[in-house]
Amino acid sequence: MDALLPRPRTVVAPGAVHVPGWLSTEDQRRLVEACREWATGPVPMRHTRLPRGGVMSVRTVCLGWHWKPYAYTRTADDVNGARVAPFPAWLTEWGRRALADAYEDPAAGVGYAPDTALINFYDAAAKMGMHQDKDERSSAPVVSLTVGDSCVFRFGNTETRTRPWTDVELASGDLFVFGGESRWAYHGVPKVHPGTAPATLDLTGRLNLTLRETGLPS
Ligand SMILES: O=C(O)CCC(=O)C(=O)O
Ligand SMILES: [Fe+2]
Repeated sequence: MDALLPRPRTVVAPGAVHVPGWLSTEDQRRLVEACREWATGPVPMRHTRLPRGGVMSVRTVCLGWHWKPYAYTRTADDVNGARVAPFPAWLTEWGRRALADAYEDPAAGVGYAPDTALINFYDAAAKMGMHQDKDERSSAPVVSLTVGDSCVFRFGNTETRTRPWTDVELASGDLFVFGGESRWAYHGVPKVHPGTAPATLDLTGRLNLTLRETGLPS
């Protein structure tokens, strides 16, 4: 839903920026359509199995590189062994534009070369515990895009998974970037707000994409 007053761009921590309503309605629709395709294969979206036997409550599919705890590979050896779908050039462009806009610096996106995207689908009950994105060897920023239901995104600190943290409401179309001093900060999603997706998206649940540079040899 469009807010009566535009929600402002907010610097949550050094290098961590929330840009509400960054994606147009058309771009949100395009992203949902693309995610529907990617969810079907070559590697189907699934609940990631954790080494200790649990499964994540979100469902995930990856582009470029496949992530499973706690490494990137080209093939999804814990799913069907297939090579993941390629990382599309248009998402690289979105990533570069995202950095320029988040950091209000046209140079900030120059040379950004994300080579993996993790696409997480949250149903009404899904959450993500506090963690660092630390399987990448590159310290380039993570670009996070949300479409569908809004959620509470908890952005913490680089030292511990506990407080201090800031709870940010991420709504459909919002951009969140964490780089620089915040690149290795703990973060998580304690709650999704079911039924809050814009009706025009025809989406039940929340999709989040994180674009990252793995730093791995291509
Ligand atoms: O869903 C989100 O907003 C965050 C996802 C996330 O932290 C991750 O995929 O590592
Ligand atoms: Fe993460």
